[in-house]
Amino acid sequence: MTAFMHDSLEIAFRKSGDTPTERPGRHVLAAIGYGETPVAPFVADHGGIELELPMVAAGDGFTEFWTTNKQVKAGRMGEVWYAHDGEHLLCAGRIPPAPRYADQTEHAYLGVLRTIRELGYPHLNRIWNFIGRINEENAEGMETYRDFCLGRARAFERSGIPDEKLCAATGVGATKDGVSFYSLSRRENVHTHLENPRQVAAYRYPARYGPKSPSFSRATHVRDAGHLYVSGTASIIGHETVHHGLIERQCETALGNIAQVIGDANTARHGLSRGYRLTDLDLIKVYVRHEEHVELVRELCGAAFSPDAEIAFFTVDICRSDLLVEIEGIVR
Ligand SMILES: C=C(O[C@@H]1C=C(C(=O)O)C=C[C@H]1O)C(=O)O
Repeated sequence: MTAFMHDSLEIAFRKSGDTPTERPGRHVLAAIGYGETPVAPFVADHGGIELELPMVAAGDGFTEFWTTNKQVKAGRMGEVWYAHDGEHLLCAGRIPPAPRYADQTEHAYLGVLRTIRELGYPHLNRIWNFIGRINEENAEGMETYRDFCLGRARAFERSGIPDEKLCAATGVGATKDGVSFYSLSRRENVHTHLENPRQVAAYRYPARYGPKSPSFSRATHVRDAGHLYVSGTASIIGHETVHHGLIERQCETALGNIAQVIGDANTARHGLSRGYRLTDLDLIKVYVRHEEHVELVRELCGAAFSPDAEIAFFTVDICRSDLLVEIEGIVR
């Protein structure tokens, strides 16, 4: 099934092995595979970029196709690969396995921030990060996720990007060592970044979660297109993980957090003209720590979201070792 977006960008979920349908006037911006082995981004024959993330998708594997109705230009700037269409820019990169990640992450993010500036798409809309051994310690005994957050925060600080301008993001585990990432940014500043009143802003989490807080907002709204990109959302209230060890309760809390972020009261508070419900969400990704929880989470998500929504499930670690499930999606 193809998911139509209201502007020229279209994101579609497919099974692995499917190729993008050749439709007149559509150009591939990116094909992002979630598969066995990481493949660093490259410019593919279709003219857009391709990459493969080391992720285990439940079912028949998973590829995300981004297409546009405009001509695409793709290339590489330093270690960042990109594809753009005059309106949107996708950047992607990979940090190879390393004993520690802060410096490489800072370098990689500075590369993305330079690329979006120089190509003229400076307004970040959404970022996805896939971090191998996310809950394990690096060579200095710091958890890899915290190590990653440190480098990312430094890059935003050095680029003068204030916390309030941070966009929606996902930061989850991966099945292989190293870090893969991709981002979407736009030419126009049409974004509103949303926080959740039930949660402390991630960039204000207290120091006990790491030397630098995670650099993201809970959701990013794109004004003209009317899209709302919801960050990876888990069972966190305030800044604390709640319902330790209880998958059903954690899943319900994550769903409740999303409902709160996209709902009428919160969108009105952020100046948006309308609010949304869980059944408005599509292109949903659900990250489940333990495979044996996937069926239950599938049932809970099936009941919460629209029967027409695309939902992909992955078995993967999550940024805090006490989190069992995390959910993201797009309202469009
Ligand atoms: C689940 C949380 O954070 C996760 C980590 C993120 C990151 O570091 O970019 C973004 C969203 C989630 O994937 C949270 O802190 O609520």
